[in-house]
Amino acid sequence: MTEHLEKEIQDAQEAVAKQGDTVRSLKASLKEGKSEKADVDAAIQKLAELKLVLEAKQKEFEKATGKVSAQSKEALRAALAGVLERRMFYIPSFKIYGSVAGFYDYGPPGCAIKQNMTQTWRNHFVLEENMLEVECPAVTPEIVLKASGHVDRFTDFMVTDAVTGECFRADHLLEGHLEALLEDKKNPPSAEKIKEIRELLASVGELKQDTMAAALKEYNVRAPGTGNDISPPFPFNLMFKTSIGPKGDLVGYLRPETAQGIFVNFRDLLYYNGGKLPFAAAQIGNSYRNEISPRAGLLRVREFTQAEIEHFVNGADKSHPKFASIAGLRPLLYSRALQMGEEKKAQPMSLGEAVEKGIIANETLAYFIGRTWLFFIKVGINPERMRFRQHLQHEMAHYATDCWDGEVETTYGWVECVGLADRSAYDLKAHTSMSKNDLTAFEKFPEPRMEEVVKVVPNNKELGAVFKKDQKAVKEALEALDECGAMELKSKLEAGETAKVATSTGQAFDIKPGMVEIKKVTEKVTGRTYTPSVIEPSFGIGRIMYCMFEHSYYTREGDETRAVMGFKPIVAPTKATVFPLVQKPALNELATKISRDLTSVGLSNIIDTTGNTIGKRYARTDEIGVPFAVTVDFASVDGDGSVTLRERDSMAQVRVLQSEVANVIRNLVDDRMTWGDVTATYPAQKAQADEE
Ligand SMILES: Nc1ncnc2c1ncn2[C@@H]1O[C@H](COP(=O)(O)OP(=O)(O)OP(=O)(O)O)[C@@H](O)[C@H]1O
Repeated sequence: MTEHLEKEIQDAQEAVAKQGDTVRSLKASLKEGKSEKADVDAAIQKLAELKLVLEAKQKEFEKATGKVSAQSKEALRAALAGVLERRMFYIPSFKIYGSVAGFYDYGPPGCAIKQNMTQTWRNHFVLEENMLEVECPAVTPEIVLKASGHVDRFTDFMVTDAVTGECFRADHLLEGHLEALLEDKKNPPSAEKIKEIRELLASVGELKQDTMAAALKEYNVRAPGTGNDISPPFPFNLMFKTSIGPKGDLVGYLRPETAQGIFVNFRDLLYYNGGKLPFAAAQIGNSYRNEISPRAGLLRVREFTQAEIEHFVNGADKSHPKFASIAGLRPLLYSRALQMGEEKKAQPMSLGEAVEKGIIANETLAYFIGRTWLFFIKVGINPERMRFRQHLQHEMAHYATDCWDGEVETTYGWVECVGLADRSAYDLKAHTSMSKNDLTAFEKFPEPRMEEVVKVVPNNKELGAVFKKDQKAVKEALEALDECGAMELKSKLEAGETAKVATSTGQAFDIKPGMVEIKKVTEKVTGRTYTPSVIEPSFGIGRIMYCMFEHSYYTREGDETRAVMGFKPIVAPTKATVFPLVQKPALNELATKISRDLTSVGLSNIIDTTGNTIGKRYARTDEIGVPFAVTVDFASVDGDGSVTLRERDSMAQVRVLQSEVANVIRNLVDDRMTWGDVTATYPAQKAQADEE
């Protein structure tokens, strides 16, 4: 239905581009004296009219579809980038040396927001769930990342421009190319081709080196910008390698995720927790990925802050004691069936129903989806522009049970900001096997049971005679065998074969028949040993911040130049500004006192005595998203001692006693009070004459 509009937008764009060329060439010939100024002016006027037509069409499109057109997206992004850079939310690092892609510095408001965001995360998750927080080094020895699989498999396919050598991520290039083909209005692909492209698009992330090479070739994908040939794809490991110590013989990497620090501490954390499961550990810290083509500001960078949770649970029981508290929530669930077209329309569904119907694998995973949704809303993400997308079967690692990405809609499309995965017992098993340390837990049965168990009884005399000083290590290795390992050994020995057994230091010994007896006996057991499963929510703080910036940005009605960052008070970098209405010592003094009161209740604030008009001062603080402003006037000093308190988004103002104002703002920031409560309690104040 909106196709004709899209076509009209495309035509209007072409007309604008053509007229732009005309203006440029007329200006050039004017310089050479070959055209008249009046012709240039007329062409500029025509260009302005064509731009208005384009804008009107875009608005019509947005109204009809509820979507922001590509051009408006670019305009919004550019306007927002202007505010973010001008107000130093974040800027490219090492700017005076020309910057390095993928690194950003946070300036004062950026730092404050990041701090508020991570503190809110800590309160929402760590505090609420009594999680065990840890802080581990970023420099990680190779063996840890070998065990986790990162050394061998943390790769992306890369291609290079055959002429310039510029590097690109092969999957991104292919995706971009295929999407452009689907959107090509001039040469629309056939229905059959569309189907083929869609299928390929759905599996881009899973292509192997040869199938990726074939797809790039088949679709004649070329280097962006230059149109040059590209190299065949080759794997590129995203980890930054380094060496540890002066001799440089211990290989290390900057961690690509914070999670491994938690896994390697599992045994101590379990002990700290009194041996009880389930429990969750959390870590906030920087991770490093040498991304092939960093882009889109904070969305894909090479150093970023992650906040990760590892919730350890008995794989046989993934229920959650607090599930009922989120079961009624209805975040948008973009299930596998919906993505595969098996279901046509999203059925609004509560998380409780989703677990009941088996759409979400278990209560614990759903619990974290619900809590994550509440966190995103708390920090200012528009819930209508957020969804949880289930991984397709082929996107998941073989060991994973179920994975959902929390995605936020931005001008860059849907952006993954958090990954929630049920990773089964994979990670702890991998570290158990590499470190030869026991990373298991013990489940005590409510009542002892009679069970058939496998008993490993080493023959001490025989072991002593053969292994001498190693006897103890071999005995321990035999006794540490799990049921599977013991039965495997038994069948080899019974067949008269020699079998190898490894000790905790990795030394292997040959075990021969007669050295050990392995038997099944029925005995009273009080519990069992198992490797816990892990459910992992993994958040990228920078990505959430950027999405929150987009969702918070707006301009004042009727004035496109007046930008406002509508931050939620909890994340706002500065909670209040204090203005004396005019420059008078008595007013300045009171403003300073109020500023001190605000500081004493832990509220960041700015006192502005620049003497600018109130309107100008509000405009400046709107741009950094200050939610509340306190204005001190003569009545504050000589009259009833009240001050004006103004709320940023509604611009409504009330009179509050100066002795109360700090606590009122504290309550507003902590969500103990709404602005509605304030307007119902305190008398309204008319806006200052020169305000807007
Ligand atoms: N290069 C990056 N820049 C910024 N944030 C990132 C980056 N890579 C990952 N993150 C953040 O860390 C979170 C967890 O990391 P995870 O390994 O699941 O990401 P990923 O699936 O590899 O991301 P992507 O597919 O976008 O590269 C992501 O949801 C995201 O918020």
